Amino acid sequence: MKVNPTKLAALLLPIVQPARVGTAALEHGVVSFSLKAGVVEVTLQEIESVEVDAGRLWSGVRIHTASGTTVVSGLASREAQAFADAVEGARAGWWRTTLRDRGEAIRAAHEKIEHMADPPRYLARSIFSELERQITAAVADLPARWPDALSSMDEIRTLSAIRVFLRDPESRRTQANAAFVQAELVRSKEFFDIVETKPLAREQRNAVVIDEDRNLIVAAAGSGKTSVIVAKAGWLLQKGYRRPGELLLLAFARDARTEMKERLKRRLGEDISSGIQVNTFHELGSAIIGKVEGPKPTLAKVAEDERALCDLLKNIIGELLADPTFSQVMVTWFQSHFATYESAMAFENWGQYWDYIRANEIRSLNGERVKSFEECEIANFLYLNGIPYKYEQPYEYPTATPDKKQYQPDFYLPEARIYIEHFAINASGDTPPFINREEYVQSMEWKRRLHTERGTVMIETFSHEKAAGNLAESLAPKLAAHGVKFSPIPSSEIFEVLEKQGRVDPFTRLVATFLHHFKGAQLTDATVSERAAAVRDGARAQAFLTLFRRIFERYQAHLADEQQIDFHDMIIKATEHVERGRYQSPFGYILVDEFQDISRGRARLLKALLDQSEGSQLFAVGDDWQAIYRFAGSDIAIMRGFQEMFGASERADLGTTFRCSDRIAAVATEFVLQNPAQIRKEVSAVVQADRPCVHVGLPSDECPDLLRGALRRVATDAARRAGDADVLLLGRYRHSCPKNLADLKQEHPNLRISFMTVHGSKGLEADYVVVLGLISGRYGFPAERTDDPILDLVLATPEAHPNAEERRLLYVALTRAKCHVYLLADGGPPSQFVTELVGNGYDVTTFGRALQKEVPCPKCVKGQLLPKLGGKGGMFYGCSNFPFCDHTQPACHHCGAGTPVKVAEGWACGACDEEIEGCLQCGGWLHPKKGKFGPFLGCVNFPICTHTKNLLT
Ligand SMILES: Nc1ncnc2c1ncn2[C@@H]1O[C@H](COP(=O)(O)OP(=O)(O)OP(=O)(O)O)[C@@H](O)[C@H]1O
Repeated sequence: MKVNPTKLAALLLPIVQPARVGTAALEHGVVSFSLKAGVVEVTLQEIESVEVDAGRLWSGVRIHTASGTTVVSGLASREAQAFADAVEGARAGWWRTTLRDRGEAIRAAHEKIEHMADPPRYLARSIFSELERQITAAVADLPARWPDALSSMDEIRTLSAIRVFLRDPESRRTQANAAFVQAELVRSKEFFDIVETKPLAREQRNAVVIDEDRNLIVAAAGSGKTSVIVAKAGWLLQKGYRRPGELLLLAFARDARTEMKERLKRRLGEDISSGIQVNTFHELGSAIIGKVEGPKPTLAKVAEDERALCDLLKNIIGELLADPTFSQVMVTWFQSHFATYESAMAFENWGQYWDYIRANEIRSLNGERVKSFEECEIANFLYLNGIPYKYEQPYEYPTATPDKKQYQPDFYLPEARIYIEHFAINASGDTPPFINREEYVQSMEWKRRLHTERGTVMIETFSHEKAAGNLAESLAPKLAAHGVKFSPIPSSEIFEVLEKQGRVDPFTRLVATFLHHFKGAQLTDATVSERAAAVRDGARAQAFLTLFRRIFERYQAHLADEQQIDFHDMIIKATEHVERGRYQSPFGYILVDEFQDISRGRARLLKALLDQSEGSQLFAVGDDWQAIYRFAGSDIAIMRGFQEMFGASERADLGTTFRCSDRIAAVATEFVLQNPAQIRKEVSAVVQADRPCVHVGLPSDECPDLLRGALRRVATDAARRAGDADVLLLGRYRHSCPKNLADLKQEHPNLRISFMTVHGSKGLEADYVVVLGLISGRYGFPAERTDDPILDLVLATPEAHPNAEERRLLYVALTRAKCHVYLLADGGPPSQFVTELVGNGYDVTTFGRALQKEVPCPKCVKGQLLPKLGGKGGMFYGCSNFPFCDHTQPACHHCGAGTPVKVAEGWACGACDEEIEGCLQCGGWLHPKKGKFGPFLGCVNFPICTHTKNLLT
């Protein structure tokens, strides 16, 4: 059919609507418009609707398609209607034919959607995307709208339902999976009731039946993770989703693997469980290599024996020292890079500065404990150049006065009779912020005057020389100018000399640890070099890498010569075989326990296996609150960023603890969540307690032996319950084990007391837990001992939260207990964890001395005042930074026990609360003293402040 504009329209339209003049024709299922600009064709398939545009003079027809509207206007209205009807009729015909041809596919697609109301299995993303693809294909190319006249056709109703589904398939998937989970929990009820010794809890069942391609189970301590893994494996087999040979269960340690194997055997039966592969990551690696390369690789002795590894590395270092380039860098390392250099200018107070010195154990090659990094470098320079010296020896002429002790220059070179003074002065002549510049400059002047007057030689060195990187270099000519003879230790003797000074072993251990992490994380030289360029003490990092590269090269060559591999190679080589397709993975489902412990290298192997076979699934169970193995290469960021590495996942939480009482769980949860980076989850407990279950023991006169005190409490509580009980004594270190453990066991025959480290207690439980040594200090809890910052080049990115891993370690300790936990601040000043737990409103009780609020040391600021017993039995307070900080002050004169603390109105005793008079001159406080003329009040800051108050007036 063809339509033309009326004569009048043909005349007027070119003027008023120049684009719309023309004719329209419907022929062979195509509408063609002949417009002024040319011919436009629209197929029936493209048309979404046809509309008559009725006007007073003439009418038009609009044809809508997805890409726009085409109009023919200026038609007589009857003609317009007839043309529209013809197009619509032809369109209906096209739809009928199309629906008839594709009816089966559309019906099948619709059935798939209907099945989602009660899906036979969990619609994981991979299954669902295939379904979605098939459904989309069934209705592909159909126009968005069909003729209204066909709306009541069954096929159109089906199509309409498909279209609704395709608008938001993900929400249908969610609904479908919710329906599946509900139904499956009912269908598999009996299985879940008996698969473990105790019927699985609701959330454990949920975690099993949610069956996404990638599943992350975020579990609380004591929530029955192993039960869930056993049940998951059993369920997959029982449902027929997988055959035993398709399942791979991975654990990190051999004992965890053995336990898992035994549990599977007990619960699923020997026949089934023997077909399931249960491995540590290393066993898996070794099996993959064996399969690809033939015989299983030989494991090097050094892989299993850390001592043997260190001996090998030590030999390598010894050999390399014959090379002058290597030995030169080695000498520089021990002379200038023994610790990470921080300028004293960077610290705000003495306390911070001493923390740094203490943490880095700054000790010269000659063995003296020196007061600064820069002094240490000078000492080492002298030592390595064979120049005898004495550190801080009293000056040869007496200088002591009633106010000042004898002058002790930094260094004295007895052969040349020269003194060296190192001055903490930067290029602008400033001192570190915590040193009074004026007084310091005066003391410099005094020293210069003294040496001139006495005719002794003083060589000066300065902090700004270190800042410019030439402290040692600039010292050499100064010494030479005074005739000092240099006898550098020959490179052939360097090793022996360093060994004699006990320097080789710590360095070898550092190299061994670095090597483990370097290989474990599968890092490249380029990556660590890049990191080294970005760290604070870049020169030190570069020097280390120069040494490490050479040592590593020889280590690898040694393994190759011996045709052996180490544990890291097992993972590295296996990953390569999988990635290159040399190994075909039979595993369709991989289940990993303790996923928080995964390292970069292991994660890469896991990912390679998953990527290899389509439809393979991962079930990772972990608790990031219990991630305590960064030092062994674990990277908590992998669990936290699970989806980035493994793809979209479903998360299920196991938040109910069957072990700890609710009051232990609440304290532990609140404590660990102080770190905002931990994954949030709700934790509840099956066991409800009616009183606090976490107790903090603080040393006191009434209870000097906190451990005995805690065990007495445990025994009393245990007697009220079953009578006997397991008691786990947990220490931060192996050396925390009580010396009198045997006596304690004898004293409490009903208690099964054992000691282990917190790390060793992971995965275990006991009725009572006693955590020992919650004190501050280098070997405290949290440990103040830090790893060498060089390891940051190879370890997982450090966490922002202070003491993040130590906090999790205490969380692990707390959550080992079923009934009560005792946290003991025995053997030193209570640690910051203790102060936090006691002072921040946690649900804990205390026994022993009341914890006085921390009082900062007025001298070094960073230390805190600690009560000490004086020679005559009285109390006084000293700084926790002693021997670095020598500040002491008397105890409160009212109670003789507390120390004054600042309160709004002035000063009051922190123990007895009695008011204490303040010093009007310096803001300190006054303490009774006895003078020639009787008692008086003197400022506690004497001799800095000389303010006194006469008591007689
Ligand atoms: N469904 C259950 N009903 C009752 N008790 C259970 C259930 N599941 C596990 N348990 C018990 O909970 C305790 C903790 O289980 P398990 O040691 O497997 O926990 P976990 O998650 O591995 O803990 P952690 O990570 O702290 O070591 C065990 O005593 C176990 O028997």
